Amino acid sequence: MRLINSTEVQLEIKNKANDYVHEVYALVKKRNPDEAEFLQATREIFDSLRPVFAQHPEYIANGILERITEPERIITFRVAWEDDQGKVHVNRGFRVQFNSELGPYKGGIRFHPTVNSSIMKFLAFEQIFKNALTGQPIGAGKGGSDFDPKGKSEREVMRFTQSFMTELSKYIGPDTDVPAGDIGVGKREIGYMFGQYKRLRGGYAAGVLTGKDPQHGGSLGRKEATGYGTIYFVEEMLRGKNLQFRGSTVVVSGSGNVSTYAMEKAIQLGAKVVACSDSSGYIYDGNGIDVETVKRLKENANRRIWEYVKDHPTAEYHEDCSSIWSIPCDIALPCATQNELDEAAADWLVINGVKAVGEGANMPCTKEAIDVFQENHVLFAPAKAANAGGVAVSAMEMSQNSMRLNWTFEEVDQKLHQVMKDIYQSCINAADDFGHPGNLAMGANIAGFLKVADAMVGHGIN
Ligand SMILES: NC(=O)C1=CN([C@@H]2O[C@H](COP(=O)(O)OP(=O)(O)OC[C@H]3O[C@@H](n4cnc5c(N)ncnc54)[C@H](O)[C@@H]3O)[C@@H](O)[C@H]2O)C=CC1
Ligand SMILES: O=C(O)CCC(=O)C(=O)O
Repeated sequence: MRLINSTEVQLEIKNKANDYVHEVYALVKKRNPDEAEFLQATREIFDSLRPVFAQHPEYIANGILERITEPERIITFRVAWEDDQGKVHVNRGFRVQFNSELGPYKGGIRFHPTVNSSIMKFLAFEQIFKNALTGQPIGAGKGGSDFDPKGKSEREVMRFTQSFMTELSKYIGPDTDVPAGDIGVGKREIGYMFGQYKRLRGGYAAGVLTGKDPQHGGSLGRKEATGYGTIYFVEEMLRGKNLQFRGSTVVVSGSGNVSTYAMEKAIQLGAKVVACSDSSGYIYDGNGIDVETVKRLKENANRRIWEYVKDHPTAEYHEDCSSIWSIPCDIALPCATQNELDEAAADWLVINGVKAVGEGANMPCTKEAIDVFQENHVLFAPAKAANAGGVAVSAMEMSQNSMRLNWTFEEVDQKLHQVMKDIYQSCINAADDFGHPGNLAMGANIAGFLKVADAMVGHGIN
């Protein structure tokens, strides 16, 4: 009889883990055909988890991958509303309640014409790992509608939002599911949703939504949290390589909530932000973008970024938002939307000497773009970790609502800073522990997954 040596045993365990990942991915593909974004997000997680299954056969035995990729519940509903001319419109509403192992479903609401089942599922799926990374007691969800706020009057937005909440209100609550904002949903829409929920439920329920106006139950620091958090995370990543924001040139895509506060914090830390964009084009100013002008412009959803150049003669406007990545910079921060930075854009950034990329948006870099960064040793901060500051402060808003007290901006910002440092350290540790030192994308996926997987084992098969 031939003795099996330890290398052979290791190989067998590795093969078993790889086979498991392959088999479950094939199932996910079969069950979700045509959902490109959801498959992209699952694929990225699966690729990171191979070394985890080799060390944790109990996750295979408990069917964790099969279960974690199937939402606990998907709600779709009709949203009918009347425009200012009395014409009736119908949109589709969604809430994906993906995973509640660590707490109430938590994640934003997106109003954008591209919203569909695949986009909702990828966002809710990513939220599982991101929310786990924050260390706070929150599960994962996401919702939205294919409603386009662009070109709509204030009253049309209000009527649509009230109709949306009339249906959504049946499925959410401070201890079950707590939505917040995302693309196209800011404090105005959250305010209308909150008012409608209160009216339907016959009373005030502070903790049912986060991202509320701080004057009316919201947390100070929430609107800044995602952008500031991204910068705090990237700052840690730069520090690890003796780099810093001070003196760096930065390019940020988008000009919404995440982008503006990422720009603001980068500038506070001594960087020069030379470009930002919207879905029509980008502005470039070699002297540095004035973030206050961008904020003023974007307070009104119907104004466009090209208007910036009217008050800033040294700035240029260029159509085609995707060519923003051809501008030379040290640090690139994609903060607009999914798959906005592809392989060609990554090649441009590398040719121009980019040192670090931080994802403020959800899944803004394609897989091919990430491969380019990693092959060229560009520091890469993945979205699940880098943009977790928004949901982390949302969880702080839930705590303040429960305690019926308000923390100061400084208290919230200090807690946010610490959360982002802790997330960075968890990513570094997980990447080290599973044999991929310095790979923050793998570290984020693994560290988030371990927390949820352990809870799923503990809660039994369901
Ligand atoms: N708001 C939050 O707290 C969080 C948002 N995120 C993610 O950050 C991203 C941005 O969200 P928000 O800033 O909240 O939305 P927002 O609606 O405030 O801003 C989005 C901005 O991106 C621009 N945009 C859209 N498509 C674009 C494109 N292809 N190229 C360039 N610009 C484009 C829009 O014109 C707008 O300026 C999304 O991926 C969102 O899921 C992630 C974590 C939390
Ligand atoms: O604040 C929240 O609950 C959710 C934020 C969000 O949608 C996200 O992290 O992508």
